[in-house]
Amino acid sequence: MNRQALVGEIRRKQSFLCVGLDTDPGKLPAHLKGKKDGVLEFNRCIIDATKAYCVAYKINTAFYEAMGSKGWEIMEATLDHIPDEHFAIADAKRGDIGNTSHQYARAFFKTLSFDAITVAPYMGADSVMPFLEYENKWTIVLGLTSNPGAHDFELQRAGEELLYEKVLRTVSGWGNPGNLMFVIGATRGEEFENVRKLIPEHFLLVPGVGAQGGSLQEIASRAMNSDAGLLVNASRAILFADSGENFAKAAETVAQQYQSEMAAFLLH
Ligand SMILES: O=c1ccn([C@@H]2O[C@H](COP(=O)(O)O)[C@@H](O)[C@H]2O)c(=O)[nH]1
Repeated sequence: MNRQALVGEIRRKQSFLCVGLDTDPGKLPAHLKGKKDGVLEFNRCIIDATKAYCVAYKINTAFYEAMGSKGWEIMEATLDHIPDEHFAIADAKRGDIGNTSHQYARAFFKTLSFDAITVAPYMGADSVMPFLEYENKWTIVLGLTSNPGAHDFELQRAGEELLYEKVLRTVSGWGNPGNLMFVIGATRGEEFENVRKLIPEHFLLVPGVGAQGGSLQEIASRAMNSDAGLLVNASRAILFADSGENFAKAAETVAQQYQSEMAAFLLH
């Protein structure tokens, strides 16, 4: 999906919500737990219930890889169920020496038809470039993450700047705002204005609202650009809004609440 199509969907839906499909089999409602294909049934119900209110889905591959080969099949079937107009993100956090990154890019962009993949920048340009070679595909590089460990490296000084600032400044030169996004955690509200000074045009994938306590209001007021420029992800807050048979209705209600808050910002 190219930038024009993504922005078009954001305007049409009045939403920049990304629903995270972090489906922990241990948290399935009782009637699906232990059932053959329970995870897939759960994912399909969540997608059907939320698709009117979001523009993207993010599959965190860890939850599927942990199930072995069956998990990979569930991930593929879940991806097939995501409607074409939705932006599909593989949250796989890959990146390796060049020839290995080429294989990761092929796995997620060709063998599977994800629109985007998350990539760790630690190994440098040759580990990121192979992902950027694909037309109409996106590389989403970890910039400033939502977890406490962001203080260990990302928020440490690297000469005159912070390490995450160096990452944004350097990596933004490897691609362009049409094929490169950055992960900036919603728990880093105070840094968003600074992020926008460094990368005014790029889309930001923002995890950390809901279960991690980040504020949608704070992010939207500080970091939207003329194309919205944000994909705000919520996983557990939507998936597990209700632990019983009404899980899909509850997920729909939460997604709709996020969408209406986002619509108010998009009108400004
Ligand atoms: O900095 C980061 C990078 C990635 N994530 C991922 O986003 C979701 C968040 O899930 P919630 O349940 O909404 O907290 C999850 O897949 C993380 O692995 C992140 O949280 N922070």
